[in-house]
Amino acid sequence: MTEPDPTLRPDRRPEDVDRALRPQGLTEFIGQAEARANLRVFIESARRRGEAMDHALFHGPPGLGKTTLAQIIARELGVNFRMTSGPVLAKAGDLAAILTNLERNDVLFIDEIHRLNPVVEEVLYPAMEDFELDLVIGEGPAARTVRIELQPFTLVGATTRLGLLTTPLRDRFGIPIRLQFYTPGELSEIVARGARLLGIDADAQGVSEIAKRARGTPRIAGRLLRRVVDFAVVEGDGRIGQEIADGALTRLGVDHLGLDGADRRYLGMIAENYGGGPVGVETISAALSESRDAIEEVIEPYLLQQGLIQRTPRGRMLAAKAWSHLGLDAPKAPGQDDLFE
Ligand SMILES: Nc1ncnc2c1ncn2[C@@H]1O[C@H](COP(=O)(O)OP(=O)(O)OP(=O)(O)O)[C@@H](O)[C@H]1O
Ligand SMILES: [Mg+2]
Repeated sequence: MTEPDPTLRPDRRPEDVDRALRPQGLTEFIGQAEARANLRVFIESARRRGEAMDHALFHGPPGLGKTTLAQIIARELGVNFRMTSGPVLAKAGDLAAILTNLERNDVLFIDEIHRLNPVVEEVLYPAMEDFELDLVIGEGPAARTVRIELQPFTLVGATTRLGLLTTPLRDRFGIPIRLQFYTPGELSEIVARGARLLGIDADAQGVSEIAKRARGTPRIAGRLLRRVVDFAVVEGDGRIGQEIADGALTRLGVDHLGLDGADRRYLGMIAENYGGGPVGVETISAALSESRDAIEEVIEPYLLQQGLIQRTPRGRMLAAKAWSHLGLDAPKAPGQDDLFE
């Protein structure tokens, strides 16, 4: 099997690949039924009252639609969408400049909000709570604080690491929403819609093959679809069926559970070097030369959701499903023979 294309990782995002497939309204958005139903109510209520919607925080693994939902909220509210991110806001003044430029009830989206500079975060508290900004003008003895009234606005924060948010920041979001992995059925709808938008003929088996192998993630579904289209155009008759999809995905290093090279390296390493664990995340990170963040945010959530690994107080452990997926025999637990004799 060839090394998988790095752009297939859910955390890499050449923006042009994503843009064309992005749903524009809440009705077009597939999956996340509970979040969608609740948001519909909050949006409608804000519209009727002519007020800003309460601040919302989206959390969950990359590529599940946080940015897309934030844009949809703004569109459905009929207000402007302003977008920035935690690491970009280096100084309090950077945030102040954005906040003072917002129009009434606008949506401000802050991606990677867990990476906000603490000084900037301090400015955000009164802005979120009272739509006020306390700015220090000047330095030394001449310094003074001025209070600036802001237009009411909705802050939408997004993070892959809820645990890294400070409590005061977390508490200021009235609408916390955890995004879930998508089911194969939902991903099939997303892939079918994508194929339609790309003007590609795809049958139900072909669509479902891509959906099953998309790691529960719409962004990956979109990427896989584009690659399968390439193979269909060059090596087939331009149409997507099960065979061409399966062949293309296998050549891209995506196995039938949707795991890629990094996922299999992770599982294989714990199996071969640590007898299936438990093994600590720092050790895994060192052994794979992957950052701890990438392991915890990108690799592990899907493996946990699939029941391939377990998190225990002593570290990560392979589940029975992982051993059979790797084609290896799970080691017998000590004493197991006596128990079942
Ligand atoms: N429910 C959905 N239906 C169809 N397409 C979707 C859906 N959710 C997301 N997508 C598509 O998946 C891609 C990734 O979505 P998005 O950028 O919103 O993810 P994200 O959660 O913000 O990711 P990150 O955490 O990496 O910023 C986009 O191309 C978007 O069009
Ligand atoms: Mg995003």
